[in-house]
Amino acid sequence: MISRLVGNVSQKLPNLFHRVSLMMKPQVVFVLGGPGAGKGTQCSKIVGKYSFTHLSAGDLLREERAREGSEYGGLIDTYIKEGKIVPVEITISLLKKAMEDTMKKDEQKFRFLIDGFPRNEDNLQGWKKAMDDNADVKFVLFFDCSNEVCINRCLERGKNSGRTDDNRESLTKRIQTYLQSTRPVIDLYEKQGKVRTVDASRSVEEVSTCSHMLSLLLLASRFWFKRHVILF
Ligand SMILES: Cc1cn([C@H]2C[C@H](O)[C@@H](COP(=O)(O)OP(=O)(O)OP(=O)(O)O)O2)c(=O)[nH]c1=O
Ligand SMILES: Nc1nc2c(ncn2[C@@H]2O[C@H](COP(=O)(O)OP(=O)(O)O)[C@@H](O)[C@H]2O)c(=O)[nH]1
Ligand SMILES: [Mg+2]
Repeated sequence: MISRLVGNVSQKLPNLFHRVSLMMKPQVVFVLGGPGAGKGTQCSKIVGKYSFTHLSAGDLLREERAREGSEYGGLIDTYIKEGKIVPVEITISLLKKAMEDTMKKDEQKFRFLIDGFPRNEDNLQGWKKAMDDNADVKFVLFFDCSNEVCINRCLERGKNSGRTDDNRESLTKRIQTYLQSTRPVIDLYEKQGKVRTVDASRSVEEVSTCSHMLSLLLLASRFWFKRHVILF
């Protein structure tokens, strides 16, 4: 209806409206927690139950690293092996494109779980600058468990994951990066009352059936409605 209206008007006033288009406004949940806290595992389960699309910033970076002809592949590789945070412009452009592609294919897919992002203050500022007008961050789902649990899970995952950073040396750095850089981001959202904490130290089944988490997501999938942004 709105797009038909804008379409009609833009036909009549081509000079004024020739660059107007409508885009769905993504509704976003940031999913945060230490390495191995279970973000990826639990997001996959949530997607099976509720109308969310799961975007893992880490997976998008790894795909870009593997993409033939990628101008950022080498840089991403170095950062990931070092357990460091990739420059935010790269991560945001991948996230933005993934959201746009998803919504282009299906208008109803405007709810996103963004897993593992924002990782630090720089990520947060980058998001605010590029995305604040284009997406609504509804809350942060925080998977909380001890560093020891995180390390043990990643070492176990490393036996089959083939990931270059699931080894003790990279993990020590990743935990440090998490504590120094990501925890402050979670604290910032906490001050805004936007953090929903889940005890992630339990079994996969127990975490995925946690009623607190399920009721939040159920409400989100029923009561977050489509919104549009008008792009000029
Ligand atoms: C999500 C994200 C990851 N990275 C890099 C650093 C991470 O060590 C690496 C893998 O990310 P993830 O795939 O998110 O790793 P993970 O799911 O095991 O969780 P974590 O570190 O919490 O391990 O990619 C960035 O540089 N920027 C980002 O926004
Ligand atoms: N006990 C337990 N293990 C989990 C849970 N979620 C994931 N795992 C295991 O921990 C490892 C890391 O999980 P993953 O989802 O990749 O964590 P991420 O790094 O936060 O994305 C995997 O090998 C999972 O099998 C959970 O809720 N409880
Ligand atoms: Mg993950």
